[in-house]
Amino acid sequence: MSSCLKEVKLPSALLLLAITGLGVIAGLVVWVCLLWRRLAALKSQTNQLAEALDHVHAFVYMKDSERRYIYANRLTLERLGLTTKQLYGTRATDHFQAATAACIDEVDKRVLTYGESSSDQVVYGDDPATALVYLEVKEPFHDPRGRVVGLLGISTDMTEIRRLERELELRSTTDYLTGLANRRFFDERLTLALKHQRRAQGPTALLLLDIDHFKKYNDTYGHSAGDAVLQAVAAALLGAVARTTDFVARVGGEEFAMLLDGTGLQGAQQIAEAARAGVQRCGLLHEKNSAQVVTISIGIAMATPDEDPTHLYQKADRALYAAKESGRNRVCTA
Ligand SMILES: Nc1nc2c(ncn2[C@@H]2O[C@H](COP(=O)(O)OP(=O)(O)OP(=O)(O)O)[C@@H](O)[C@H]2O)c(=O)[nH]1
Repeated sequence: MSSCLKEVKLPSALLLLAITGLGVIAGLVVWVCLLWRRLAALKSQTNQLAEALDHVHAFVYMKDSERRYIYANRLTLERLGLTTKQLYGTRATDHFQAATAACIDEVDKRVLTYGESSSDQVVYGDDPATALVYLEVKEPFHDPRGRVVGLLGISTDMTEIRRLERELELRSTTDYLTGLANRRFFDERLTLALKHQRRAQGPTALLLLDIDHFKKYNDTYGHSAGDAVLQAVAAALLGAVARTTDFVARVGGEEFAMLLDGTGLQGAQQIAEAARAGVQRCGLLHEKNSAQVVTISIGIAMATPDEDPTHLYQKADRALYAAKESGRNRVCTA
């Protein structure tokens, strides 16, 4: 009876074992399948991300904690002229000039050591004409325990934008014909100089200079010849000032101004006379002017303490008017 029972129990135990084994195997297969699907999904996401980053018009790269490249998008690889295989595992020093690499390394070390984000405008090269300007944003990334294990960098080439900004700034402050400062820029400088004068208590002189009978000149010799006179007068005025703080501008059609910061009345009169004589010496023929050559009239005004720019300008303008009224080609002081 008992042996009969044993005979029955053994196969059922084996069966149970077999079923359990099959269950485990089936479970494992399902688990592997799920894992496989998740890995495939992850891989596809990674590929999509890499594909997207390849279309970004910026240099995107990742480095490990030893500052070795572990990823670079297509633009970065193209700029460096390398394949992923050639780039990965290398450092900035392997690809950039010493000064540039030092600059890159300095920021990378800061990000990796202190876990700080950085956003810097970096200029590569000493010559402003050929230097490259980048906006470089670098972010540290961490492992699950919060340790910095690398950085993600995005560098955008700002060279052209900065060049356009400089050009725009130059255009907004410069007179296109003479290359001197324009009225807007001059007014800014005048306001600043008067503020500075209040603090420093030094003298400030304003000179207004106007070409004599310029309308007649244009009518006689033509507008282009008139333009050339404006350029010649601008050069003569620049020749009359010596200090780097002296500021010359074209503030109207045929009207110029000089701001002489830190110059007293006597010095201002000397410079005004040098400017007047300098223009006359150019010898630009002007048959309708009594001197027979192009000349200028000049009005000088000295700033009083707490002088207002508009008031100072009006004083210099009145002095200029007096110079015109008293015969032109002369200097009058307010
Ligand atoms: N060629 C040229 N002429 C200009 C320019 N801007 C202004 N002018 C001329 O400058 C002349 C100024 O004439 P007015 O203000 O009557 O002065 P003026 O003839 O010099 O007479 P006074 O100042 O009294 O000696 C005008 O004929 C303007 O057309 C410019 O950019 N180029």
